[in-house]
Amino acid sequence: MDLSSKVTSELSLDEQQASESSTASLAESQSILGGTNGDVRQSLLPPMGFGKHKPKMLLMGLKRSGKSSISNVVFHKMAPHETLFLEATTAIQKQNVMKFMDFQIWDLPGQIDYLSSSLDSNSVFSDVGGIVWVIDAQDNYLEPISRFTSAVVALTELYPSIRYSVFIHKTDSITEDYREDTIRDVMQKISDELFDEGLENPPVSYFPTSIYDHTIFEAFSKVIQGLVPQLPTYETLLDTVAASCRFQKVYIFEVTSKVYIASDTKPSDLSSYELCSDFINAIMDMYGLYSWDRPKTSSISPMDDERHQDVGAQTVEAMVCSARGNTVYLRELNAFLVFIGVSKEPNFQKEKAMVDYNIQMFQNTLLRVLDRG
Ligand SMILES: Nc1nc2c(ncn2[C@@H]2O[C@H](COP(=O)(O)OP(=O)(O)OP(=O)(O)O)[C@@H](O)[C@H]2O)c(=O)[nH]1
Repeated sequence: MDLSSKVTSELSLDEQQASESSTASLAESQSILGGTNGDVRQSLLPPMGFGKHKPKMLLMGLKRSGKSSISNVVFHKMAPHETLFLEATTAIQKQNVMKFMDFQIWDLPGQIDYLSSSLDSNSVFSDVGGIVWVIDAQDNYLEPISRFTSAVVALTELYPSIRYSVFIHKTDSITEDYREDTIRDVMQKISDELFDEGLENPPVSYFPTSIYDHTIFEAFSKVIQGLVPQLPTYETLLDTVAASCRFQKVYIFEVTSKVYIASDTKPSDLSSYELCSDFINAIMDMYGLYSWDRPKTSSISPMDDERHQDVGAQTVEAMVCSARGNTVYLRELNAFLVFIGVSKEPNFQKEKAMVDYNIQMFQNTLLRVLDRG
């Protein structure tokens, strides 16, 4: 029996999918911290193992397009308005940004042409899983588009496995009417130029983004998911758990960055994302007040079911129920990842024991998948 079918047989609630999007705010909610309160970052559970997979991602684009701002806001909790004071990047900034896997982001200075023959481009582009190309949508975007398409043409031949994500950035500065047209225009121009160069189906995805709202986190989540080799397995597991526990939307979040590495396969729902990321922020803020030093028993093996159950009793668990009947349920998975789900079920609390059991099964299975790398 494979792991996903095992989890299916162990999960026991009936399938029911709520369709409305969640609108609860934390201000109107009542928080219930259950389980053992502790530091999400000091879990007893082992960090995620990604085997030999060590992805690297490049942040590219013209100068002042917003690359360093994105990396600072998403991965270093910088407030968006503080990016106004960032100085120009003059050398490649290499950052190990997410601890849940061996993953690096390189922020490339906008003024250097890394494809020029005078540079050793192999040292930059070898081992690259994905390139995020940032285009300032409030500026004249013809030159950035042509720089991007030239790069794709040059790199496709040498590094055919690289995926490209175009961030049509600073959309907050464009009026709403004009925004859709701009996004469509950028996409059209890029695909026309690539088509003219003989690339009919280039591996390019597009994301309208701004550091002043959640779009940048949503976009980065999707980009990073492209680097997670076991994504289809996680999605299958999350679909099963969402149906069985009557969650409207479920995610696996990386707690330090508000990026989710997998979700169920229902369409993206920005309001659920906002609710979950705000809840994680609140839990992380409470860490200083409620955490305790958990004994270090690093010998715990994800393969050992009985001990796992033991550890499960000591993991961080939190639930918040709003006056409007929305519930957000959070459960620590390992040192850097949490499961989080949004439910609109009025009877969710009554079924919590069953949900706890199901999530425990999900956690056990997930850790086994991670352990296989
Ligand atoms: N309105 C708006 N401004 C942004 C956004 N992202 C970045 N900026 C601004 O854009 C300017 C340039 O940002 P940087 O992050 O320094 O740009 P960069 O691409 O790293 O530039 P180089 O280091 O020269 O390559 C800053 O003033 C940021 O505040 C955004 O989403 N919206």
